[in-house]
Amino acid sequence: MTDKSDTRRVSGKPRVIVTRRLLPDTEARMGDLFDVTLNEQDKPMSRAELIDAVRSCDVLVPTVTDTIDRDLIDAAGERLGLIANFGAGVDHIDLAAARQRRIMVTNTPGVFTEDTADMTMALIISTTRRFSEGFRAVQEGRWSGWSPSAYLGHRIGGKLLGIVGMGRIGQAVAHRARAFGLRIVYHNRHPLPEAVENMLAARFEPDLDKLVAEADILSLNCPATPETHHILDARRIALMKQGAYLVNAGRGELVDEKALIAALAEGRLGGAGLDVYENEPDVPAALLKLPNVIAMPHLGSATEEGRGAAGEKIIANIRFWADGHRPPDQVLDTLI
Ligand SMILES: NC(=O)C1=CN([C@@H]2O[C@H](COP(=O)(O)OP(=O)(O)OC[C@H]3O[C@@H](n4cnc5c(N)ncnc54)[C@H](O)[C@@H]3O)[C@@H](O)[C@H]2O)C=CC1
Ligand SMILES: O=CC(=O)O
Repeated sequence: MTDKSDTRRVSGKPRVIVTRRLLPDTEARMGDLFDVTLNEQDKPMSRAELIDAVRSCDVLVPTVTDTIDRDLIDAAGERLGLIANFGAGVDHIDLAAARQRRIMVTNTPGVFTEDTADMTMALIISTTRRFSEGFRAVQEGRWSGWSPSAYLGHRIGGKLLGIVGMGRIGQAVAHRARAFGLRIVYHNRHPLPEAVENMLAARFEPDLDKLVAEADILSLNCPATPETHHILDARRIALMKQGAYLVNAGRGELVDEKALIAALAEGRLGGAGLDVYENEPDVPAALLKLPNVIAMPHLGSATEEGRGAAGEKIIANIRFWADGHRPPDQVLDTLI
């Protein structure tokens, strides 16, 4: 039987506060459907503004740039019943605290999968083929013409890609990687059904240390949780093959950034392609100085198509919830 104790019905239009600027179509639809306050400035809300927001709305629509921790949830008023996150990752929300206050949390799974997998693949190719070094040389006027021996990278066809986190995005990465001729090994909480493994030509490796040690390219595509914090720590980085590459489009917290910088600076690793960082938006200067690093500003899901679809998901989740139904994308801390 479904526990409906955290669902509720809102009479009239639910009062919704959105913490960042969304796409114009999404904002217009929200304006029609809800009693909504939008963030016209697109500046992340201050702590005081967030506290005011959770005290006065039925639904908060935050993003990854908002810290929704236990103190903020404890400060929420009685009306707050739904945190409808704009984004797939929910590591910035204290899910257990929300559950204890019977505040439901939803996210936007699936709509960013293809875009983030494209970004992961782009980072794999950019690092192994030294695109950032070549681009910087052209941009800075240091390129002196074609050479048989300059900027040589590595062919990815035939190399072993290790994927950590074989969910929606991990599988979409595997699908692309297969087409590029990469061999695929993955680590996940659970092995995939055999038919899916066969379709992706992917092999499950239950021992993460083994996967880290054998991969030519390591891609992190799992969520940030207490269990995955620094899943790639100094010890595991030391296990990586000499000259191996790291790609991270998951979360910065998955990697011990200091240990990664040291390994790159020593020449132990071949390079790193990063979309996410431990303390966003701060990116360590030492990382940016390294020639074999390509650094993106958390752009994995940044397409009009994906962000538009995420807006639709937010609206659907709010409507289901306000009508007293369980929203389609409820996130349960007990299942993450
Ligand atoms: N760079 C970007 O812009 C974006 C980044 N993301 C990140 O990607 C993450 C994954 O997204 P999806 O694939 O949609 O999620 P998902 O829930 O479909 O897949 C996550 C996978 O990670 C696995 N996993 C969880 N804990 C693990 C552990 N300790 N060891 C190994 N595997 C573990 C799960 O079993 C699951 O298969 C998000 O949580 C978010 O942090 C998501 C969208 C955009
Ligand atoms: O990082 C973005 C997300 O959707 O998660």
